[in-house]
Amino acid sequence: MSLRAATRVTRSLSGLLPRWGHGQAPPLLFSQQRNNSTSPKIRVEFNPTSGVAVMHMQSPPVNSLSLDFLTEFCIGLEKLEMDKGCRGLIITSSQPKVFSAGLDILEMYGKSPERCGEFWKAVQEMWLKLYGSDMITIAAINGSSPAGGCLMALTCDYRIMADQPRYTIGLNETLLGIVAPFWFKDTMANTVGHRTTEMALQLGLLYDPSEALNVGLVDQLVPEDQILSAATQTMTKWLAIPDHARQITKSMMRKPTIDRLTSNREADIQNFVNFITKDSIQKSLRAYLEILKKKKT
Ligand SMILES: CCCCC/C=C\C/C=C\C=C\CC(=O)SCCNC(=O)CCNC(=O)[C@H](O)C(C)(C)COP(=O)(O)OP(=O)(O)OC[C@H]1O[C@@H](n2cnc3c(N)ncnc32)[C@H](O)[C@@H]1OP(=O)(O)O
Repeated sequence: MSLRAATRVTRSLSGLLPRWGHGQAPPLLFSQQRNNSTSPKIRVEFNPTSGVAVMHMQSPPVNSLSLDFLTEFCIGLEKLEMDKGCRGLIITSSQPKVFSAGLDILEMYGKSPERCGEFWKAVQEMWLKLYGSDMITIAAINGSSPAGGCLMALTCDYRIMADQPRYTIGLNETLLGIVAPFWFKDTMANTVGHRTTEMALQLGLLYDPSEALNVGLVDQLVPEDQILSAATQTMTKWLAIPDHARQITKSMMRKPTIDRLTSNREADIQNFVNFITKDSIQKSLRAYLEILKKKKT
């Protein structure tokens, strides 16, 4: 059964699920340990001659954005940002078939409000740092990239996707019974326009590469084995533009969107915590996790 079809089953399943109290974790059916490994989740290769860094996301199995992952990602990004020799960043995945599965659902399920708040702050931080980066940022999307994975790609300046029809990309939050926050929505609308975003977000659309190219969600498709060379070629074109002019232009385009979150950060965290700890939302997340597990059997 496809995930999309499986998700439809969530609704009928949810009536069968046991109830549990607000903020109280239901029985743990899922491995909560998967992302606690101490091996680095990000590998950065920096070439001082070209001034370009490649960030490889390597957090098995699907580069989900856990608190640990996001913390490591932001530290890596900050180091590159502070290095005046680094002018460009390519983000890609070392995991087969997946760029990033988006936010780690286990970080949102059965967790205390305090922990959920800490997690959301890290998600905000990742977006603020990447969307506001002075560097040229290119997403080399070599696998599926739903929800938060799509956000991460949208936050870059340019997106190249592997032309593999089984890969999908999109903000599919509504399929999980959750709502894409306003700054996810703003980032997508800034890229593909209001109408496409309105429809995609309501329907939780996941696009295959050609559809994604058609709506402007990605800028270029290439065979998977050429994704890094294509990203490097595009980077060379962008590097030819004087940094200060490009950076001021980027900031002019993105600042109003960034300011909107910056001036509402605490309220946004509170909003997220209130929303995600609701019984009904926890129930949807649980059903979704069960579907992801059952997909294999
Ligand atoms: C009104 C006020 C609004 C305020 C705002 C409030 C709330 C907003 C809240 C949240 C916003 C969230 C955005 C998100 O990013 S939610 C995450 C959405 N992600 C998904 O839906 C992706 C789900 N995964 C997949 O579709 C597939 O896994 C994928 C296509 C990525 C890969 O498929 P593949 O077949 O290769 O791998 P699987 O067998 O499915 O998975 C392997 C393994 O990984 C686990 N897993 C997958 N995705 C996640 C995830 N996102 N988080 C945690 N774990 C994940 C999966 O369960 C398998 O585990 P295991 O069986 O090996 O243990």
